[in-house]
Amino acid sequence: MSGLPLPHDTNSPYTHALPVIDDDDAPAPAPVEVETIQDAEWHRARQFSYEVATALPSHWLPLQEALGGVLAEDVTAPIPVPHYASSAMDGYAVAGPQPWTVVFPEPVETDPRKMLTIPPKELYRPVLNLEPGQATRIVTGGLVPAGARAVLRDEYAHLSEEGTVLTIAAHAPSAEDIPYGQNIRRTGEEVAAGDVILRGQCLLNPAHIAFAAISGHDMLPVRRRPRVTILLTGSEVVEDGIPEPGQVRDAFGPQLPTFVEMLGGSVDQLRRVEDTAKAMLSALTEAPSGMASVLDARTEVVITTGGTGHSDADHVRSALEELGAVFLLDGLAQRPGHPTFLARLPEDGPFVVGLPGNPLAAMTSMFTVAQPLLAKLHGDPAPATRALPAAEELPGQKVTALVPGYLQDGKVAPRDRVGANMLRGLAHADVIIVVPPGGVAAGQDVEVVPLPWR
Ligand SMILES: Nc1nc2c(c(=O)[nH]1)N[C@H]1C(S)=C(S)[C@@H](COP(=O)(O)OP(=O)(O)OC[C@H]3O[C@@H](n4cnc5c(N)ncnc54)[C@H](O)[C@@H]3O)O[C@H]1N2
Ligand code: MOO
Repeated sequence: MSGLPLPHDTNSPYTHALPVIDDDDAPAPAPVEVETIQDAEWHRARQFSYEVATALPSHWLPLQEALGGVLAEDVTAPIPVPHYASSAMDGYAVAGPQPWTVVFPEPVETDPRKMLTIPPKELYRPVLNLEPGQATRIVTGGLVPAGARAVLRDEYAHLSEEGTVLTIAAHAPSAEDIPYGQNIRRTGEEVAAGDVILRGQCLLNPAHIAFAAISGHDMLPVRRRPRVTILLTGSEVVEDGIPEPGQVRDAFGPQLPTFVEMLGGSVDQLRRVEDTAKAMLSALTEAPSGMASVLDARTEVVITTGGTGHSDADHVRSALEELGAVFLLDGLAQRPGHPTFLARLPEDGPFVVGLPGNPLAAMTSMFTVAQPLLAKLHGDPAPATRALPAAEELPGQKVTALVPGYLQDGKVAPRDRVGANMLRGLAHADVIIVVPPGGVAAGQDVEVVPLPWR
């Protein structure tokens, strides 16, 4: 998390259901009424959360920042690799057949007093050309002079006593001759200029970055992670130690930023907000010292936790309404996580994912709404589910039940202790089982959501 102020983005990449006014003189079109989807069915909510957003444009990042990102497009080599013929060994570059007369780099200056003014590295003119019958000293990686046919490595080199005549040592594998090109790394032998060196959509790893660097790249085009601000509510929530009765330990602060990163987002800020509408309103609109406000920080997604209810203590909805947010999804036909919502702040503002305070409810709703939304903004495919046979009968509920499950001999079984407020089942789960309202018989296939950390 950077916490740094960010410049205002005037070039928002979203498509939006609200009118976009791009000409100051044009009459403002009538606002488009956005119909809120109430209590959306689980699949519909997940698909909607993907389709409502547009992938952010990619950006160019310096190599070390690109590491870990997704490459946005194919990258080609601007130069051949190696870009000059170089020696693979310490030894002698040789031209023509042996014996060879050793030629030495010439000093650029012979007047001793002038020589003193020249940096040692620049004192000699490198040998750039060899005639047949000549040889010159070369180190690994050194520029092979034109005319050289091979590099005779030190171990197989024999010098005359005066050090001016070079021959192949008697113990060399072939004392008569040295094969053409031996110990020379040819120009372009690894990569020709214009070759595709990295394929778009790959996850950039250390080897990719090293390869891009030796190919001459400083920056790479990377798919941009959506910027996320997390606002945690709950006056009863404490951050450390053993909670007193009436208090709860914060289940979200320590993991939600990394969870969001696993789903393709990048968390800019995490803040705690008091349980009042005023506090939520100012968290969204005012800038804490040294930081940009949520609305100015080019945040693309705000995730709130808690306060999704309609009671007097739940102020997230009312603060958003006051800011003119459009509610796209209001409530989900799923258990747990029913009060979850997806809203959008006006003028192509950030999406707001409202997660319930109950920890398992919040975690399951991350997969329903936040995962597809972040995937789309990051340019990833829609998150997929798998089908697995149920190890036992899974009774249906009124709405889709999201149940932490574990794998057992290729089948999936539900964990127990999976109440909306509980985390024990999820902590020991491999997947989340999507139990349809009709339930699933033992042995029948059931849909499961893979967990990104498994
Ligand atoms: N009269 C009704 N009560 C409730 C309803 C309802 O329909 N009518 N719905 C229940 C359901 S379902 C859920 S889910 C929750 C939604 O709660 P909120 O989103 O408003 O969240 P809070 O009330 O703030 O907190 C609920 C619960 O979660 C705990 N919490 C909150 N933040 C954290 C945190 N960071 N770490 C751990 N636990 C947290 C909080 O202490 C509460 O126990 O409402 C039900 N009630
Ligand atoms: O819908 Mo609530 O999220 O079951 O606890």
